[in-house]
Amino acid sequence: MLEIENASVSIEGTPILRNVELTMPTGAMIGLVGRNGAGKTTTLKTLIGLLVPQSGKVRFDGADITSTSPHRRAALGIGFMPEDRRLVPDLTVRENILVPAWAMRLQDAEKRVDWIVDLIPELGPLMDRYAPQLSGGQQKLAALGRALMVGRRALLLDEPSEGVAPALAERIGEILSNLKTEGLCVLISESNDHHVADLLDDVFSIERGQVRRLEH
Ligand SMILES: Nc1ncnc2c1ncn2[C@@H]1O[C@H](COP(=O)(O)OP(=O)(O)OP(=O)(O)O)[C@@H](O)[C@H]1O
Repeated sequence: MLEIENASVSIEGTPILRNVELTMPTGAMIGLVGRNGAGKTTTLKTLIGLLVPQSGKVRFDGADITSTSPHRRAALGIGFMPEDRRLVPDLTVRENILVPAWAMRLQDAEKRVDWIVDLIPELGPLMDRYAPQLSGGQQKLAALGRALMVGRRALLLDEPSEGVAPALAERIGEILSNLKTEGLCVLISESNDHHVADLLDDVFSIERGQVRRLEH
């Protein structure tokens, strides 16, 4: 279980998140829905340790990880897919997926790559292509694959369906639904919950840095 407890986050002195309470139970898919600028990315960055709250806590399976570095959180199995994909252009898809494994010296990286390709078969024929040779949608799938290299216990996806064709958004939903049996905590941010509504166990809305749980 990954949780934010009464956290407030400022960026360069400007308050962005206010008293945020968010719980991602193990095995559940949670939505975080809000407009552009509402604070979704800030919330995800707080969960992965790129931002540290001025007050409140982040907990993972009960342990206080508020001051734990992003690298250490990745080692705990918390994976992140940024909205803008951020693939390394000089590397192939396989290498992009392996980058976090190299950084973390994961022993089972090749086995995990096989598991990722089983889950996302579209990546199979793309593995030796360089990132700029892929369409935007293919890059999203590769970024999802890379997040899964790290995200063995928790997966945070920042607007995975943003800017992709409806068919691919549907396919991403299908891939995520196949993850349901893996016992991960998953958080999906969206500007509306249209694409993933059927998958979600719980939905939180975010508006001007304030999070509230919606009836679902
Ligand atoms: N580095 C920064 N410096 C100052 N303000 C920032 C910074 N990063 C984000 N903000 C502000 O924080 C607020 C929340 O931004 P955030 O990126 O979390 O929103 P979002 O819900 O993810 O929206 P989007 O989809 O547009 O990224 C916005 O008002 C934004 O302008």
